[in-house]
Amino acid sequence: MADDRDEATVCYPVRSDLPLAPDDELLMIRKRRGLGADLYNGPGGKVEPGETPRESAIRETREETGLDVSDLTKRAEFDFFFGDEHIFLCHVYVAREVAGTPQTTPEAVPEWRPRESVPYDEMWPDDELWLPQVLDGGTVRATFHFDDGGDELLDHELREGVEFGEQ
Ligand SMILES: Nc1nc2c([nH]c(=O)n2[C@H]2C[C@H](O)[C@@H](COP(=O)(O)OP(=O)(O)OP(=O)(O)O)O2)c(=O)[nH]1
Repeated sequence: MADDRDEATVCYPVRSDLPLAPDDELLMIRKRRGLGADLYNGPGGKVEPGETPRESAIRETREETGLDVSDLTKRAEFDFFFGDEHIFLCHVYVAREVAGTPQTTPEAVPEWRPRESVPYDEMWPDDELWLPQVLDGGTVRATFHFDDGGDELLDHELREGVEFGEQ
C-alpha cells in the first residue's frame, strides 16, 4: 500500500502569461511508460527523498523533456485515491521560464500545444475538472476518488481560489 506521504508533481511549462489565450502554448507530454502511460499530461513524477516538490517538478521536466524550467508557481494540489488507497499528494506547477528544445525521451514524447487543442479525451479523467481553471490563472485544491484500478473517476471534492504561498 502506498504511504500517505507519497508525493508527486505535474509541471506545465507555458509560453505566455496566464490566462492562456486559445492559441497560447503549453508543453505537454505523451507519457510512454508507468502510471498514466499513453495519456497526455504535463511532465512530472514522484518526489524523491530529500527533494522538495518544486525541485522534483524541475528535475522530472528535465528528465522527461530535456527542458530546463524556472519561475514555477504552484497552482493546484490533489489527493488521489484508488479505492481506499491514497496514491499521491500531487502538486501542480506552471513554469514561466523555459530553456531548451523539447526532446523525446524513454519516458515521454513532448510537444508544445495551443490551449485550444488540449486533448482532454486522452488525459486522466479529472484533468478537465481543474486544468482549465489553472490555465485561466486560478488555483484548485481537490480530492479525487477513483475505482480500485484507477480507471474510473467515481467522486471528487474541489475548491477554487486557494492560496499556496511559497510551496
Ligand atoms: N494530470 C494528472 N496527473 C496525474 C494524475 N494521477 C497521477 O498519478 N498523475 C501524475 C502524477 C505524476 O506526474 C505521474 C505519476 O508518477 P510516475 O509514476 O510517472 O512517477 P515517476 O516518473 O517518478 O515514475 P517512475 O519512473 O518512478 O516509475 O502521473 C491525474 O489524475 N491527473
